[in-house]
Amino acid sequence: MPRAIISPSVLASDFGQLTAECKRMIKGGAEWLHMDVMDGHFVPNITMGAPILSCVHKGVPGIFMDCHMMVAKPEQWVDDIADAGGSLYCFHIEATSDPVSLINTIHKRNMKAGVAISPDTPSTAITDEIANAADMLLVMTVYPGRGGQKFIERCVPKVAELRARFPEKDIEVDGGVGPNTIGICADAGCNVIVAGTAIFGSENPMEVIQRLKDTVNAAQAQSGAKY
Ligand SMILES: O=C(CO)[C@@H](O)[C@H](O)COP(=O)(O)O
Repeated sequence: MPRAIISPSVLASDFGQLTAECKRMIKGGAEWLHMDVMDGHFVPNITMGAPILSCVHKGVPGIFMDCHMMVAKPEQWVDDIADAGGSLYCFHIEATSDPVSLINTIHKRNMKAGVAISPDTPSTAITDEIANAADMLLVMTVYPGRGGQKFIERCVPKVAELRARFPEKDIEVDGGVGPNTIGICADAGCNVIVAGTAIFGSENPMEVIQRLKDTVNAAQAQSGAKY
């Protein structure tokens, strides 16, 4: 089942607009909110933390918040994000020495666990043990740190490698994804699509959301996908 999910942190300078836009996109066909949490250490940028996530959660009741933790100490924020209403806690494998324990901690707080890899990290960093414990794998198609960057095509084979190893797992792509780049991601086997600029910069965001989902649906139908 493909999921088009929106990345509203590009609107974080206007909180009222952020919540209103999230509601509009969810009504318009997006399934999840992808919340980019950046701490100024793992990446140079700082975005938002648990207090803002909590506000969004209250402002968009029942929403599934996919929290992408671009933080140097992912172990530190599990409780705060769970208390703020996080649904999925996705940490970077580059930031922890014990991913499986972290996944277990996340599960104990009733969140799903995601494992992200940055562009220079090979797909083999996600071992079978890690992938089997996780609920979702995230292949970054830009260097983490900000929206609006150019899609890095050389990351796409990692999606295909992970899909071959884990035919049923949710595999998310994030960074520079839009109508012009979704095709190769879909063919490689992604089923969770994050898009910020492509949606919020469009005059017709709903059409973009639909196009992203249709592209993944078509690729799944063609490949007889199990995901
Ligand atoms: O995590 C990140 C970047 O660090 C992404 O979630 C981007 O924020 C998505 O925005 P676009 O690349 O689609 O503009």
